[in-house]
Amino acid sequence: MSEAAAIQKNASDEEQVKSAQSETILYVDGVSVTFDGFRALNNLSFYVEPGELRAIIGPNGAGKTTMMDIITGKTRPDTGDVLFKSEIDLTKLDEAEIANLGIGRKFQKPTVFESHTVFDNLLLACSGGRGVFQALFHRLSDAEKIKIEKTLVTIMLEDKRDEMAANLSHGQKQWLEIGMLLMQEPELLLVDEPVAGMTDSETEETAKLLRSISKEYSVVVVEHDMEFVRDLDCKVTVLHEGSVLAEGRLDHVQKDPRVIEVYLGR
Ligand SMILES: Nc1ncnc2c1ncn2[C@@H]1O[C@H](COP(=O)(O)OP(=O)(O)OP(=O)(O)O)[C@@H](O)[C@H]1O
Repeated sequence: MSEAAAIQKNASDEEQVKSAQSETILYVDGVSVTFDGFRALNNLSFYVEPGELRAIIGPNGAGKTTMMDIITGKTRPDTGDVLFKSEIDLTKLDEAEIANLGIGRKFQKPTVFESHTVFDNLLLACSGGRGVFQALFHRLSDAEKIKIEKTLVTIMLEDKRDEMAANLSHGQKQWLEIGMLLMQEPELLLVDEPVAGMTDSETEETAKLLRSISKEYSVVVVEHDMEFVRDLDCKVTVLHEGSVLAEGRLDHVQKDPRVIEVYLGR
């Protein structure tokens, strides 16, 4: 390639990278991380658009949790870029700063306040740093009331509002915790294996719930349950050995011989 052509190609590559960045809520590019000589993420790159619902699948040890840890500031990458809304460099921020930016993370195990009602759990989640006592006894603003009512409908727990969280089923606790994250109005929601341990009907309802949430927020879901991933009806990223093995609609990646070999065929 001539020098001029090489310069032009570099410029066009840079433009492509800029254009990918400018359309993303999450930009993960060339991320690697090594633990004690073991490469958990290996030049990982993927991009999530604003308002997108994305499923991340892959065999055990593929790097899914490590990827979430990198985005939320729990783990620092050795190399690579992780940008929120195209320009905020998440690798320079700590976990609290990243959460305050509007990136909510839902871990696999629900952590709700068991001895409080569903309503109060949502109230506590929007308390903005007030202590439990102050949060529960301060006068609710109309805006807060509307937000809680709207969230109760979204998470399908309207008729359980006065129920103690301890009395909810496992699936309902997961929905409540998703609701608690929604109270903080995250722009990006990361959800780790939400349907593990759920009944079939709860699993179906959860897919509907995440699809509806993704109309307002960007959502990234890590999950192993293929029926559930099918119900999400979204783009799927398959991770393997710390890199993206395949990406596209589930029907497309399910036919990929490499995906069948390392994951689905097992
Ligand atoms: N802090 C750590 N120290 C050493 N090795 C680690 C650490 N965290 C992760 N690993 C290793 O990195 C690899 C990727 O792990 P990770 O938990 O990200 O995979 P995963 O795709 O989430 O797997 P699973 O589906 O089982 O949850 C694994 O081999 C794991 O043992």
